[in-house]
Amino acid sequence: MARSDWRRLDESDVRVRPGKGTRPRSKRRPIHAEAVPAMVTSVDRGRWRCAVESDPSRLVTAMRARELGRTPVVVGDQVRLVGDVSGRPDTLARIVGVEPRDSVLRRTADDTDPYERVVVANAEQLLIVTSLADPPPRTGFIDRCLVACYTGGLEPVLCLTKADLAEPDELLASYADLDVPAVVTRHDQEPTELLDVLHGRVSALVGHSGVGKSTLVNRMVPEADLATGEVSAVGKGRHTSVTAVALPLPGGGWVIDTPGIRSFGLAHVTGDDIVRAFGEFAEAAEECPPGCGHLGPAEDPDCALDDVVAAGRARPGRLASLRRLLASRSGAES
Ligand SMILES: Nc1nc2c(ncn2[C@@H]2O[C@H](COP(=O)(O)OP(=O)(O)OP(=O)(O)O)[C@@H](O)[C@H]2O)c(=O)[nH]1
Ligand SMILES: [Zn+2]
Repeated sequence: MARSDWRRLDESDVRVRPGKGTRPRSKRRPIHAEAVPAMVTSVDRGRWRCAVESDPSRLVTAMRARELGRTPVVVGDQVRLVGDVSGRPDTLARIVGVEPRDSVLRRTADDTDPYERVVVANAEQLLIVTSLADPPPRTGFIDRCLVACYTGGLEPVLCLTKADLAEPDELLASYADLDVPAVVTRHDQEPTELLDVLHGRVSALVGHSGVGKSTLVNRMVPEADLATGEVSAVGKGRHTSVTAVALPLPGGGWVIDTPGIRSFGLAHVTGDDIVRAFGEFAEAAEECPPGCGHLGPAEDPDCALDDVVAAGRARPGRLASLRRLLASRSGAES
């Protein structure tokens, strides 16, 4: 998907401020020739933990430079740092720039904050962790995660846990038409296949409570508890809820755990955004009547997507799956 497709979904975060009639803002920014690149690994109370050159052994704490204004800086962001980047205790670097994002995941709005803010930037894939039993899988949740992937620029991967309790076949079958890769895990076996999928990549992880996400993370990142503890030490005072934290995989790559985030915000997502992720239907959707929700009869009887299937240019299962995703967007959180 082209970057511009999901970029315009970003308007709740990026406030474009009208100029004050002077020169463009960018011209007045200091030039930081000496700035070093870094990846944000956690955020807590106005302090950002960053891995210099994405090297997990070079962690520094940084503050945001005044010149950044309100530009949001979230976990996974690639930033430019100046100042003391030694990472020694009590030192503080400054974030002077944020690179354009390759992907975004936003959390749902809640009682404390009406905006669907970006919580993870630049993750290449989203690992959707679902248990096969105890608790039983929730396909509505999986579908909403898939929509978040297709519209945020991430590749989805299904991670089905607790395979010692139930067979994965039925669940796998309901996603076969979406061609979503899946890995199956159980706690009495090494997660070798999963480690292969995550190796060298930046992957966000999402899952409901009790599905075994912590079990997996602790197994793959031996120092996971330690790293999370470090985050709270950065804050001033009491331990605060950490929204996302990037943990380095011993063999290379990062997993970005999202504790406290059970689903991702889709209020900005339109039906057309989702259809665009389905190449074989994208063109036909242009022929649909204005305002078509693409759900087909009875809601959208003149939807042109049915013609694609009728002409044999798409599998019926693809359209059924696409329509399930379109419907899930407006469905209740599950
Ligand atoms: N049978 C079985 N139980 C598992 C498996 N993986 C985890 N569990 C159990 O499931 C329960 C929940 O596991 P956690 O790893 O704490 O789940 P979580 O998704 O991190 O949940 P929160 O910590 O609440 O966010 C624990 O009692 C685990 O021992 C598995 O593969 N098979
Ligand atoms: Zn349509």
